[in-house]
Amino acid sequence: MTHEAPLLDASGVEKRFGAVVALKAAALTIRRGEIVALMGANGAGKSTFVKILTGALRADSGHVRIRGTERVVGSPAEARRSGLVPVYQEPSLIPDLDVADNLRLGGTDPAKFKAWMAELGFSTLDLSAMIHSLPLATLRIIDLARALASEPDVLLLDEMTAALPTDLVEAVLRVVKQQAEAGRSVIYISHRFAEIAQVCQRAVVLRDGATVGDVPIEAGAEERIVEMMLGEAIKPGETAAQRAAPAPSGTPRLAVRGLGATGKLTDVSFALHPGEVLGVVALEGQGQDELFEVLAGARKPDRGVIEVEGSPRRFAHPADAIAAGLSFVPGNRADALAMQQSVRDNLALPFSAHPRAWGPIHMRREGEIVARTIERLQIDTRAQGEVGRLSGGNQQKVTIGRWLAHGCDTLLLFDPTRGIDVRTKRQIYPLVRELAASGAAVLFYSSELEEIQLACDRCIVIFNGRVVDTMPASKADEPRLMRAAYGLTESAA
Ligand SMILES: Nc1ncnc2c1ncn2[C@@H]1O[C@H](COP(=O)(O)OP(=O)(O)OP(=O)(O)O)[C@@H](O)[C@H]1O
Repeated sequence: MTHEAPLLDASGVEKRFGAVVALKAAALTIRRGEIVALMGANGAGKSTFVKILTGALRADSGHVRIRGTERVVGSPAEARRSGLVPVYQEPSLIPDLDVADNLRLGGTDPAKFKAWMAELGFSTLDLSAMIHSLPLATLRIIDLARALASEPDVLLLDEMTAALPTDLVEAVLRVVKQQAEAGRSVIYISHRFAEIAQVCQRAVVLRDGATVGDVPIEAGAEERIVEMMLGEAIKPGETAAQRAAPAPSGTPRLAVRGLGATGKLTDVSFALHPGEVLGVVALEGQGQDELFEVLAGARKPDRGVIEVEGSPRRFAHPADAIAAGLSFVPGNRADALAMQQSVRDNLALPFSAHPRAWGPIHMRREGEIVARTIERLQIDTRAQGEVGRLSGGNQQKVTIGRWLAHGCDTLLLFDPTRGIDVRTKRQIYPLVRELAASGAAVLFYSSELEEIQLACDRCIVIFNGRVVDTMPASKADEPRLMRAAYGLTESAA
């Protein structure tokens, strides 16, 4: 038992944004060597709390004690000097500079940064690479390595793993544990309980801006925490084994044969029929980013064929893919949202792409559908005037809600539930299934393996740019998916 003062002890923290009460009684204590989860539904106030603790925002009131001394953390630099270093939910890197310049701007020691990148499995990262050319997962790892290079006493990770495939999640969890073994502390925000169970000793639970629990992580904790977070228990989701699989026949909506593109995509083939949800599983950098970019018209393939409804198509521009009925939800929500526009305008975007449908009746129908989507996805609209002011999970709901509202022929979903809380995820899977049941074809890349059984009919596994396995979702348990994703399978599609 130690009598040392906690490294960080915050209580009674309040924060308003105009009429929005983001925090009303947030509290959290962390001691040396502890890993503490900070949990809560989308919009509960987790990111706001982290920003206050790390000097990016000022609290309206409350107490923050660092090593026993009351402090006002006035700026990020001050937080850093006190040993509190965050990795925020969105990459904090300047897109038009290269990695080295970003390091220089933040005063990061390149040698320490490189050592952490190597530890996280990125020993060959080119420091002259432009940030905008790197995939989201790599940017998250750069953010983490940069934070680790400053040797923080308390590392605050805000959904660090949400955009990461399984292999990188493992690397992050290993590093988090090492921090605690070295006597440092970590505040770990995630919607993935499996990760929390692996590394955290306890969870602080926020609900509607107030800390409502501080729970040890032990058997049975998950249900208790979910109930505290939501005020209710949630039903388990329906899995592929529990529902009838569609029997695809006739011309596929989308057929891809021998597709390759400069970079990591070498040879991908599959057929996707109306009414079907086809999962895509891959570890980091196996060609999945390139596959979706090619299908969305954002990257040119250098071999292979794409057919839509049986006719070969070439997409020179995203507009060509959209004209062919392919709607893309990118992994990086910043690429999908008009951040300064309202929730309603963002949800209604596909309607305004069809100006012939304008008129009073369509306007009313549009309004009804948008309102229904907000309700079905429980989008927190307290800051609805500007999407950029919503919490991360609520922004993500808008990116997919847009297509769920409007309907579409072929939907390309790239990790659509990133950062979405457990209850909303369980609401999104049936909505994707409904969309398919109404005739849409859905391609669904997920970095969370359990989603394949919850949302898909079949799945393909990509390794080294090729499809190495294909299976019905009912057989896609995690061990089989992992074996295939690491290339340990002989069968090919
Ligand atoms: N700059 C801002 N202006 C107005 N409202 C804001 C602003 N920043 C956050 N909010 C609001 O504060 C509330 C809490 O948001 P916060 O991002 O802290 O939630 P969160 O728990 O991190 O959610 P998520 O799990 O979705 O990331 C939300 O209602 C959000 O819309």
